[in-house]
Amino acid sequence: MGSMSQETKLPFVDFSKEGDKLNPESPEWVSLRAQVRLALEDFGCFEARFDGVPMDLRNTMMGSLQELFDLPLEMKLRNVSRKPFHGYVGQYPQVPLFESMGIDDADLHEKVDELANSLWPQGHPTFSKTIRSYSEKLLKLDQIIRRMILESLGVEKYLEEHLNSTNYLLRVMKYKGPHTPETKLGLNAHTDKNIVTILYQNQVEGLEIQTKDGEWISFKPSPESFIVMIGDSLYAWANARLHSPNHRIMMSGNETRYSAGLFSIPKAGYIIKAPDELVDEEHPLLFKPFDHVQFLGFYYTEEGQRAESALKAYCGV
Ligand SMILES: O=C(O)CCC(=O)C(=O)O
Ligand SMILES: [Fe+2]
Repeated sequence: MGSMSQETKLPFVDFSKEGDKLNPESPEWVSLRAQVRLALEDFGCFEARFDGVPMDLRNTMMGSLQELFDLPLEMKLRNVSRKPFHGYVGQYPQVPLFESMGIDDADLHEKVDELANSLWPQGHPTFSKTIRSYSEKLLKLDQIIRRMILESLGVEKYLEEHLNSTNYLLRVMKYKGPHTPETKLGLNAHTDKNIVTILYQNQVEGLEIQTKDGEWISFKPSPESFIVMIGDSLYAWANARLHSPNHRIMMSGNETRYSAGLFSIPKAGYIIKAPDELVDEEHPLLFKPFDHVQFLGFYYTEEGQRAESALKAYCGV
């Protein structure tokens, strides 16, 4: 559905710290916050510059991904998780180019070491340190953005509860180049189901994001940039004040694309419910309160996969 756009570009927000930008009292913060709000209303997504993750760490991180995916399959299969799509995923006939692994609580020492030890019997301190340090540094950006969102919606009194209601999953992805003249599907179009996703990738193109009008915008990777995207859980919590965009991966050529997504995800048992302040006559409540993990369970059923919007099918009012 929709055509490919040559002109439309993703909004761009610059969080690099010159001056006082990241001080919530400053006028720069207020202006950045307005840009974030507008981008998320219109696109549910933007390109971000953020210097909280140093360049050499980004490069090391991309190297670690390659090393990880180069492991034999039987080792990668040791990456298991109780939650669907949180452990090793790959070898799917529908998306043969795609492989992914996940680390729940990637900012926590034990969780990262646990994975490293299961893959490398001697452990792998540099790998663990890279993953942890990348996640710790990037989650600052997740928190800045969520603070800006809550402030711009006038519901910052819920900030602490909101930030405490999530964990971080780091999911890493590999997409082989198709080695064919045609472009091939790398990952099906979907909306993310979580709160906020922050993507980083190597210099191989493939990410496409759909506008509200149905146009597909392809993202031109830059080593400087992250992609920030809203997931369905935040869309529901904000009672649809922000957009949650469809996106997909389309691969061409011979090169391998590596990407890393930091996902803030509501904890199991936490009930996602739009604050009363965001519900009024003009904005009736659109989604019944729900638990993210149960929603995810539904999403991976046949019915959930078939639905045009799994969120609406699951808890639409
Ligand atoms: O590989 C990417 O950049 C995006 C992957 C993605 O959309 C996802 O994991 O939800
Ligand atoms: Fe996604």
